[in-house]
Amino acid sequence: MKIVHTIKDLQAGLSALRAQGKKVGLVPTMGALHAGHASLVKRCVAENGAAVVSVFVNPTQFNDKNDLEKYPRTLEADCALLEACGAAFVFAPSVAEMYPEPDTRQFSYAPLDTVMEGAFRPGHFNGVCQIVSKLFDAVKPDRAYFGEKDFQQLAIIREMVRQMNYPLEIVGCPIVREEDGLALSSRNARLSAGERKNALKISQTLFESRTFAASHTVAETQKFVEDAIAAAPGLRLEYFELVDGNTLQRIANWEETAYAVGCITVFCGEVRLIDNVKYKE
Ligand SMILES: Nc1ncnc2c1ncn2[C@@H]1O[C@H](COP(=O)(O)OP(=O)(O)OP(=O)(O)O)[C@@H](O)[C@H]1O
Ligand SMILES: CC(C)(CO)[C@@H](O)C(=O)[O-]
Ligand code: BAL
Repeated sequence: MKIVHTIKDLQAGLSALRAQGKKVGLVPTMGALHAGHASLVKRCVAENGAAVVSVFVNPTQFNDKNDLEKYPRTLEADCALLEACGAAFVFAPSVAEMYPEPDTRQFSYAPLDTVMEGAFRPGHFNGVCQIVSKLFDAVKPDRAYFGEKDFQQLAIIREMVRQMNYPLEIVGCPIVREEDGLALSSRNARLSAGERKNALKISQTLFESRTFAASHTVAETQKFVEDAIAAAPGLRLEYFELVDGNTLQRIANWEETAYAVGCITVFCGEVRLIDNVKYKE
């Protein structure tokens, strides 16, 4: 496995691989890697001749300075995990390497990017599209891997690829959870032991709401989740939305879609956690 910090070094290494006829897969990450990332990387290694994993805490997608500053950075441990997963390249650029000048490009995929995370983190998806498009341009991957934990991000990246005609396949990967159900997230590292216990109520509520939904309306299911999180110690609901999994627009009843997803964002202390479940697929 090679660790490279510049686009030039990365492209030199990739040319050598492509000369051997290998396909290249890309897994974009912000580091502080866990088993969720490992599942994406292992799949990428298995489905392509070589896997590039980018590790870059992208400043343009953070609307909250405190969140950016506190974001965990663990490159050495990340490289050990990536080596064990069989990655060919770790691409860990500096901010100056990715943004030699301010990126003034505007990406807008309304209405996909104006709801949920887009509404609560203004500019977030513009920043995500800026960095992901730069990574696609630098790596020119055959396939790129994204987790369904960031459900809205996956939908927006699929739309960006469609509109910009990137010649690559986007592969969405299922959410990896702790044994007790909590969705793995780099931000979990910031939870105290007490907060970690409180956070469990998020996935528990989502799973219970799936059973509840089988015999209740969309509005009742919405209320079920809102009430459960409101009653849970140490949690503050930012939003819970029951949406069509393709359009990300709210649904009013179960019959109107064959693909219903519930997306949630909850503050557990200061830490903002996201999760989602599918009700119909
Ligand atoms: N539990 C998980 N299961 C599957 N994929 C995941 C999981 N957690 C993160 N990913 C995916 O890994 C990629 C990189 O995510 P990222 O580096 O932001 O990690 P993260 O754990 O989502 O961190 P955080 O949400 O705290 O920023 C994204 O495509 C994301 O969806
Ligand atoms: C896709 C991504 C690596 C872009 O910085 C980030 O948004 C993430 O980790 O999900
Ligand atoms: N996992 C999405 C990256 C972010 O929260 O900024």
